[in-house]
Amino acid sequence: MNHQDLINACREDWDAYTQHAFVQQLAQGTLAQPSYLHYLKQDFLFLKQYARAHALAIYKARTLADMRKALPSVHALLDSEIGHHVSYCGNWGLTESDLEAEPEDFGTVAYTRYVLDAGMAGDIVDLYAALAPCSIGYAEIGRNLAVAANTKRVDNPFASWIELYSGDEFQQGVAQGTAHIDELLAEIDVNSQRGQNLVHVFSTATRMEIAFWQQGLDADK
Ligand SMILES: Cc1ncc(CO)c(N)n1
Ligand SMILES: Cc1ncsc1CCO
Repeated sequence: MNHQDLINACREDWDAYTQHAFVQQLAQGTLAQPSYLHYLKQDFLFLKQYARAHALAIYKARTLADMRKALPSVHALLDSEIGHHVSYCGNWGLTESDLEAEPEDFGTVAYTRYVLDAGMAGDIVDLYAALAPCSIGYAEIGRNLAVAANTKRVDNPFASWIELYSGDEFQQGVAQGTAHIDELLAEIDVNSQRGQNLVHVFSTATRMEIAFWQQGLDADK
């Protein structure tokens, strides 16, 4: 199997994730500011836990080759992606330590601790099945928004978000990570018990992504 089999096995949830109203409002520049700010703060906290989960992949790896392949994502998360969130939130006068002191919302706790538990209880493949919806999904969303006819390109307040996730650095990082996941999945039959367990983990993380967008929208009520 490969990552596409995981996506195909939860197609409805996958589309609800990648085409969520939050994403469409971001593209059209109509997303309410309180929704965006709540999302950004929670995504900062998400990324901090998500970097820990990528670090767990180094611990869970059995070969040096797998340990080395896990490192660039840890680096990209800590030094690039989280930095972008800190600088966006700087526009609202928030510093990195303000962000670290924000309380985690329920959806943030649920998603990040689910990923960490799937990885701690399982092996490196279980861990990557839980990590994959995040990277593969945002890369797909970034590519979609970059070419969509109805994306607002002039004076869109969320243009920097679209640039980050459609940009070469993120796209290439995810392409490398996805190639690694496909290597790890290659020997596993999607219809085996093992394959179905991985589908379950991947689809649960995908449902958590839908809830994470909704958590942002709900902050404007
Ligand atoms: C919730 C979430 N999923 C995926 C990504 C992509 O890194 C992100 N920043 N946040
Ligand atoms: C930077 C980054 N963010 C989520 S995953 C990733 C590295 C590619 O897997």
